[in-house]
Amino acid sequence: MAMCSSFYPLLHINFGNKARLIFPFPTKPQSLVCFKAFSSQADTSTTKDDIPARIGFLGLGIMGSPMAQNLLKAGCDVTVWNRTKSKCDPLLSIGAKYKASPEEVAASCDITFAMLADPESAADVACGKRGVASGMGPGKGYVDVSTVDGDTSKLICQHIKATGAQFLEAPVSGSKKPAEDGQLIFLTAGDRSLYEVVGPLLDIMGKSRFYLGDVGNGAAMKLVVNMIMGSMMASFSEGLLLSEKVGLDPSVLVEVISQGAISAPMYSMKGPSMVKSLYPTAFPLKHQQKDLRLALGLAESVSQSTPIAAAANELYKVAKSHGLSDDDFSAVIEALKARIQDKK
Ligand SMILES: NC(=O)C1=CN([C@@H]2O[C@H](COP(=O)(O)OP(=O)(O)OC[C@H]3O[C@@H](n4cnc5c(N)ncnc54)[C@H](OP(=O)(O)O)[C@@H]3O)[C@@H](O)[C@H]2O)C=CC1
Ligand SMILES: O=CCCC(=O)O
Repeated sequence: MAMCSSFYPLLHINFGNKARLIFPFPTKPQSLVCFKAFSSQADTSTTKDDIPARIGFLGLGIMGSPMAQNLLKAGCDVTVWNRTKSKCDPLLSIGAKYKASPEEVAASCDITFAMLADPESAADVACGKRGVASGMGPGKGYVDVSTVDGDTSKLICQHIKATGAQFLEAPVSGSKKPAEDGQLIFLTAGDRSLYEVVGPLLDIMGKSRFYLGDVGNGAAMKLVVNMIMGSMMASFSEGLLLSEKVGLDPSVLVEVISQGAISAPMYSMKGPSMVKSLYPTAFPLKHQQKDLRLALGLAESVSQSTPIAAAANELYKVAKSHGLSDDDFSAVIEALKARIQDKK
């Protein structure tokens, strides 16, 4: 693996019992896919000499906090920033450093990650006043793992690259628990050499990584995946309510689904709490609606018909209007109930 050891000071990293197998194989002419599997074998492909030393992490929400924590636990030197400073405290207590702005984080680190809410916050943190771009320069890299649209990602890329630094978009599949367990799936695109440099860091936070070529492809892949997920959850919600209305036990429906061709971990994980009208937040409903909105924009840009996703998006908008934005996205079922309890 080509590493920029001359650019990046080195650090000892604890990979625990994770081992990585990388199989690069072409899917499209411009793209390579790298798949990583874990086993209890010794790590064969990553050495401590591969790891950039000073890591920045911006955005310590549901996803960013556990991701940064995993880097710290692995022995990385991590500097954090979050708009709401108090969210930095748990990480500072386990050894993270703090800087007062994205600019200062980027200036003091070799590689800076960002996990931000939406296109607006991702662009502002990267390109705004005291933003990442102001602290970037040659030999540095910026990895945006937020879920945004391709245009936003390209805008951020332009600002970063104008400083001489490198850029990688790397949105993730997987939610709160996979983030805690270091089991995320990275959908990356952008500077291939930065992808190689940060590979060992992605492997600390995730279980697999895909390199998809030009900036925008990672964002597009993520939006297509979440478009499908949002529609699946809306359809599942309809099924749960219909089963109950016709006198069936929705818990039994969850069990039946789990044994058949349409089984999905999402249904088995979320179904039991949905039956009890409980929606502990792993993936906030407002972010799922944002992703449907962005996916519909993507579809519009290529005149692709997406009526199911459009209908699902409307349902999430109704759920938001009833004050469910910060609940888990499975709370979309509430939008289908006859008399919704308005949480506002
Ligand atoms: N939760 C999940 O299951 C998954 C989420 N994602 C995506 O990851 C991203 C983060 O998600 P998640 O962690 O759940 O979201 P949270 O809402 O928990 O965290 C959002 C983060 O963005 C910050 N932020 C929001 N607005 C601004 C702003 N204007 N300026 C600076 N910072 C801002 C928040 O700061 P503050 O603390 O100050 O509010 C917080 O750090 C989203 O793009 C989401 O779609 C991807 C995969 C799974
Ligand atoms: O963007 C959120 C994705 C959640 C998941 O993949 O479970």
